[in-house]
Amino acid sequence: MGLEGKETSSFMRDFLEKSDGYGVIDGGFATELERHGADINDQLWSAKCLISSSHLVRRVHLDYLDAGANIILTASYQATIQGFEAKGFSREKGEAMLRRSVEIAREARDIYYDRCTKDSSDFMRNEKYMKRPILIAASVGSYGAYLADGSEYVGDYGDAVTVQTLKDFHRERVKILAEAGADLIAFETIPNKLEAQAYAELLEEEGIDTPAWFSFSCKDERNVVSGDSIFECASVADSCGQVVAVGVNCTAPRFIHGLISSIKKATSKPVLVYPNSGETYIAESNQWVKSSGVAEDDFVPYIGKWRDAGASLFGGCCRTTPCTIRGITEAIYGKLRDKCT
Ligand SMILES: C[S+](C)CC[C@H](N)C(=O)O
Ligand SMILES: N[C@@H](CCS)C(=O)O
Ligand SMILES: [Zn+2]
Repeated sequence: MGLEGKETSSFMRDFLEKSDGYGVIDGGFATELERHGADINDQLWSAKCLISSSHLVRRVHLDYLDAGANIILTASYQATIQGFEAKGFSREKGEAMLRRSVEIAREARDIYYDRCTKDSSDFMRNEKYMKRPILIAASVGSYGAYLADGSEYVGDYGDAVTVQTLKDFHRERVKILAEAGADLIAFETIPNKLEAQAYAELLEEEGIDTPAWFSFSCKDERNVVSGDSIFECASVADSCGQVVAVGVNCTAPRFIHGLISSIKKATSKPVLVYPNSGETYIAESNQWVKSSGVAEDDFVPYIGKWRDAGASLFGGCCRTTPCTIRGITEAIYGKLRDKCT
């Protein structure tokens, strides 16, 4: 139940209208895969599961739909043709796995709607939400994600990497995901302005009409991780016709409020926020550690404040779980029927 056929410019506003003004994005995808036993200590990270664990990928999508998400992101964050080729897969097989990431999410949505029709006992009280529109967002992680060294939290690609390098790197993958039947493309964890410019030019050059969102990883209340200002980055997103929402993800909860204010100054497009737990990622060991000197509480109690600051779409990124998303759903739409365990 996507919103096919809508004009790009009104796509997100139409969706939000049908969802009582707000959207609930899913939570940490890789985090939940690991909770189900997946080993993703790999150059492909969560995309490794596209090779042989599609059942787990589908399961995670269903976990988040059950928690109330109405936008789910595909397992393609670190799925790149170049990454699959480095693992010995043919180009065709790599392309097929990209398409498969969208297919699995669509399967999960079909299963979810089917279950809602047959048995409402485990779902929300209000029938309207059981039939809510659900969007599939094809995740596109940054070039830094492909590097598999935590570069998406640094954003310094060196002088040799230009807008052209980045466009060439992402081009085929973005075209494949756009044609695979996703409702939108989620450019996420963008670490610098250069990559945002590359995405904007790529969407324009290829005439991609699938709506997109740009979401940045930030290091404080004003700057993305590279040091570029969020205002400038959000302005790039604002100028791109295909972009239907702008925001931040995989960023510590304590910076979110300030970031929303800065983004609102750059754009009137809907603002999305899906923070991580506030921990720090250590790429060498694929582990998360507590950030020194700061206490990060569960951010669900701040959802109301972030909504008042002007954000419309809320979810979680790394180290958040279906419990987090259930909390967000309840903060926005009221109590769910069953409890989170
Ligand atoms: C969003 S980060 C935790 C993803 C993993 C990273 N690109 C790596 O491969 O180490
Ligand atoms: N959609 C990805 C983002 C990683 S920063 C995930 O949740 O794993
Ligand atoms: Zn993340």
